[in-house]
Amino acid sequence: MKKQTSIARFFWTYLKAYKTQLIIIIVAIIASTYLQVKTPQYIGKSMEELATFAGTSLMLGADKADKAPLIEVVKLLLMLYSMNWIAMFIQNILMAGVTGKSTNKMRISLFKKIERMTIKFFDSHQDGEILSRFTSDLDNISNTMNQALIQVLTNISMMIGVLIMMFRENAQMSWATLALSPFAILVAILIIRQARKHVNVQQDSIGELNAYVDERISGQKVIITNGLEEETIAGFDSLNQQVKKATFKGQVYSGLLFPTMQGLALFNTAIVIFFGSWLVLDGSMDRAAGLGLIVMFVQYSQQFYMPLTQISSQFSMLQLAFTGARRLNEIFAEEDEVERDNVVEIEGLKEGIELADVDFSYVAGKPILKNINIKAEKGQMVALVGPTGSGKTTIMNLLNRFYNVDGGMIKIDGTDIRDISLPSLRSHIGIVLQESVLFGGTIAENITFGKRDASEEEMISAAKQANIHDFIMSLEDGYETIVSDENNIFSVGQKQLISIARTIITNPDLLILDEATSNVDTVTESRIQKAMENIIAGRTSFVIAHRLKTILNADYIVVLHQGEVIEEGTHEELLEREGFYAELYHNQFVFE
Ligand SMILES: Nc1ncnc2c1ncn2[C@@H]1O[C@H](COP(=O)(O)OP(=O)(O)OP(=O)(O)O)[C@@H](O)[C@H]1O
Repeated sequence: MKKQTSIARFFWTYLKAYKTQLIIIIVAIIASTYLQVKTPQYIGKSMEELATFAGTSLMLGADKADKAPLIEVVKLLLMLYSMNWIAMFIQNILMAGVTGKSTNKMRISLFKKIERMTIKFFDSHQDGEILSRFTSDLDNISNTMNQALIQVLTNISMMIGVLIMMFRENAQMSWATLALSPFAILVAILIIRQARKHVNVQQDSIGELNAYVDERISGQKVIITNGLEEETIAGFDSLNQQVKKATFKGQVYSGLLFPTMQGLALFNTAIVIFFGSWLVLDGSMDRAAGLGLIVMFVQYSQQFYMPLTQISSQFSMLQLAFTGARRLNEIFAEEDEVERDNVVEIEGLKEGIELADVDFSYVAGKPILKNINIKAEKGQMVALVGPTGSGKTTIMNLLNRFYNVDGGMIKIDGTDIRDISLPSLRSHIGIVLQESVLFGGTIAENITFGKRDASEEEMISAAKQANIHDFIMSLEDGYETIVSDENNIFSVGQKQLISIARTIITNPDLLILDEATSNVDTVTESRIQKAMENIIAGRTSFVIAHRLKTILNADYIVVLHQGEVIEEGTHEELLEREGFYAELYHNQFVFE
């Protein structure tokens, strides 16, 4: 029940701005139902007038017979048709507008929500899975609103209209017509429940399938080089089977509704005939009048069950939209980045940054960092080294508040970073990740990403400090060269140099650098090294060091092992200790 209310609330959130349009749509639906119910009467009347006219024509001749009543009724009929057309036109045009605008709002809110989400959310959801909420879920909602909603409302209004007409004619026969409706509703609810279960599974499986396809497309090179094409297809097949099964079951249950309701409608017609005949035979009704009543109620019975049957047939579409709403709601229910009350803004880094007794785990009960104490004075460079999985990147994640510490605290100039506003904190931190990301657009746009109002001189100076200016100038379009998936002309090293330029231009007080380790030739490596020296100079920095040269430049080295600091000091001090670091160093290891 809670789910249903939250789905209703979801739709109301996006539809309430269009109350006026919705009221006009409902009025137009009621009007067109009334007109449709009324039309048969006028058709009958026109037949009657036609017969009268034909009769008098034969007797008096066509010139003398009075055409006026026939023309009058035909005119009325035409008017009814035109009014019905106008009412339907209004419904459809307004509904198209409401659907377009409200789903557009949903799309915008969804994207805004995703932009506010924590890194934890992205770490725990696959890209394709998130993307399918934008594609299939939003499409389902939009299609249903456009195609099924008016029909469902028309059918409901039709049922109400038929009910009123039936009870005005004869209450006893009306109850007989409704005899099976509680049962029909119960059966419908049972089938709908099953269908909903499978449609939910279907949409979730489609999300999983999208995630799989997305992941495999980005990893296509690894798949080809390892000859994993067949295995990848097999993986796809198994997920696709899951989608197929759930879709089939969902369709079977949704499809079951229509024939079941139709069967019940026919059965109910038999009840009406039986009950009417009983009234006549019982003598409580005149035979001729009784016969007329039976014929009338057989029609009413069909008119009453027809909309019920049609609503059922539109049900699978409605179900997809409800499931879409549920899946969008899941995203909206996710936690945003949480800020403490009374957070402060900082001007910059004045004294230094300190990790004091920091504990952290991604998953409760599995500690990743244990009692970490690291201090970087303003202007110092701290290098983090240690084997893979030792917690280096996790420390970077905490410094930037991608995650919050579980125990202890991280302080900037003595202030807990949780008491500093996130935009303020992050505006003073520059980060260069190991895997550099370039966005679609020009190189210039990529470099000025963090400072849109940067001048051309600032941009070129940043590119020069990052050692990438000459390469950019060697390209035909220079800084205007388009970066895109199709125009993937940059090497890993070049991408990292562009990201370094992007960070330099923001002139951050605190730098977080993750050195690129692989796929870099020695020339690019020394260019990256030089660029890193340029960016580090005069700044406070945390560097995940993979190269010996970087370590030599560090003011302070922290050696991590299984989430703990096992050694710390300068390069010379650590060598003298002849411990873990010295061993790594002597082995000339590239730490990863
Ligand atoms: N999002 C996450 N959820 C759960 N566990 C995670 C997550 N990210 C990392 N871990 C785990 O935390 C531990 C530390 O990972 P981290 O990335 O900090 O190591 P690292 O020292 O940077 O390694 P590398 O040098 O390979 O990048 C690892 O055991 C890893 O499996």
